[in-house]
Amino acid sequence: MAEIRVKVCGIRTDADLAAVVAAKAAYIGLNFFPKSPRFVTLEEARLLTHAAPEGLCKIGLVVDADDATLDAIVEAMPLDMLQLHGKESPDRVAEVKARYGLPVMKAVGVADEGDLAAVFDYSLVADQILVDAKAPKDAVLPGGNGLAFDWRLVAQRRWLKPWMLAGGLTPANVAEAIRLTNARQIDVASGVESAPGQKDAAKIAAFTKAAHMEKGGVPILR
Ligand SMILES: O=C(O)c1ccccc1N[C@@H]1O[C@H](COP(=O)(O)O)[C@@H](O)[C@H]1O
Repeated sequence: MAEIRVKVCGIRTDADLAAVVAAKAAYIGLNFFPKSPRFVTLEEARLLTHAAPEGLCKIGLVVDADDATLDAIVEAMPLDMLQLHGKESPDRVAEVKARYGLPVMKAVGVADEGDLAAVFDYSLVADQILVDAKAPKDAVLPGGNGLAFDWRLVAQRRWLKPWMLAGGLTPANVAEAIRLTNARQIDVASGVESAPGQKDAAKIAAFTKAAHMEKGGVPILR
């Protein structure tokens, strides 16, 4: 069975990048949401994208970004995918895809069964779906809050497009999350940090090792 693909979101420094590469993650997320402790400037992100090895998928995360903001991001650096993590409509997802010619991953917040219809709706237009915990109403961030949702809601689901599981994942719970949901792709931000925005190389290594052990049964040799 194919190996689990891990995305580590909120990469800010060369040390973060080195830790992710050493841990053999498949994706990095560069966070362009100004209110996030994981925010990177265009210049910081540009340097990281150029330092990233070939084959590592570089995702730009935005929240309800307008065209001018997206134009600046896409022109400044080579990204492989855009992650829309706000209230973007299906029409806006299609518009962003057409405007930039990049694959788009749409985040959908899930708290109960009723939220799953949106996963189907967005799977008609997006290239991937990020199934995340729904943020609390008063939250400053629409994601990256370290909150999990009831994984049984998405257990063994199949959708039209590839999907990633996110929300409150940690080195301690990622194996159980994969076993329960059969997710093939996993996303983490705060669960591999020592403080908000501060990635921890040991936690990144422990997280990817736990994820890669699942299903494939054999960890990647370093
Ligand atoms: O991480 C952030 O700060 C963030 C800000 C705004 C939108 C999304 C954000 N993060 C995304 O949310 C998931 C889950 O985060 P966590 O693991 O629960 O902390 C994260 O992987 C990002 O894709």
